[in-house]
Amino acid sequence: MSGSDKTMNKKPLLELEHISMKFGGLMAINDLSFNAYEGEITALIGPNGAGKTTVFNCITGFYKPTMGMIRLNHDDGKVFQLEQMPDFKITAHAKVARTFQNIRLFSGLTVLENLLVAQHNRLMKASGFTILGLMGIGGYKKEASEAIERARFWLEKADLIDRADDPAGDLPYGAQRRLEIARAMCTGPKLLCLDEPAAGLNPKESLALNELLRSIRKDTGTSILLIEHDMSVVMEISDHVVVLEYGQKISDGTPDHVKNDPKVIAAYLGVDDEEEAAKIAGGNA
Ligand SMILES: Nc1ncnc2c1ncn2[C@@H]1O[C@H](COP(=O)(O)OP(=O)(O)OP(=O)(O)O)[C@@H](O)[C@H]1O
Repeated sequence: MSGSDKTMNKKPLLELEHISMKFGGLMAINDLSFNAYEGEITALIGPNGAGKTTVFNCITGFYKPTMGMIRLNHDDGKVFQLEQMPDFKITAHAKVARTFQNIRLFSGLTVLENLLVAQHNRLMKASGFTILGLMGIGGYKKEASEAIERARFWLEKADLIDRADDPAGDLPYGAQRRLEIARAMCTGPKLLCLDEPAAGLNPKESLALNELLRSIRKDTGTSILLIEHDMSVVMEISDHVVVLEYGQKISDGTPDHVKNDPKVIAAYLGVDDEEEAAKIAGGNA
């Protein structure tokens, strides 16, 4: 049974249908369709320039795809057509959070402050956007104490509680990566998109990242879409892997299915001949 067969009966949280993205004469994504399922970790992999970040940018509203449809299905029945929504609504209403290839923290703010700033929208809404609201009339106080509790929860999960009062910029690189993920989780996302979270991590930091992502899946049920070049991370934690090459999908299924797919091996090793790749796959199985 292929990985795609196994996922047939699951509920898709995210559905991409026939997405294309053209930059001038360059077709960065070409008629791409895939699903990411509820409560799963889906990895999007492929050689450099395959179109992975462009897919993220289309999902999160930074780019509008030239063609195609991106649908997000919440479990309460709400459906969001992401390709028709501005990016701030994709974050606030569809509840899609993301991290970037380059770390984007407020390095002069403390670790805790970074997590509170992430909850600014929720706090302002609770204040009713009025001075009286900010002074504690209405739901602001309750929301503020919940925001601190949420931040504390994610500091524990990300193993950063001892560094809560330190400037974010003083943290080691791997801890900054975990802080970015904790910050995204403080917004209560349904879908968390992580762009190369393991890039530049040492083996110990990489293990800590795997642990954090597994615990997000287990304890919150948040679905994760992950771009990653580190195959040890991909194969270890993903439920489902989608492989791109030159903007097109060349494989889709479980890590085992994809790992042994001659097309994937050919793409990664630069082998043109699929028969040759199949021989390598045979040795790999
Ligand atoms: N804004 C843009 N304008 C023009 N071309 C772009 C733009 N963004 C991406 N591209 C091109 O689209 C193609 C796909 O790029 P993309 O960054 O999505 O690939 P990737 O798979 O994420 O690569 P990497 O693994 O190196 O990050 C590349 O040829 C890239 O140069």
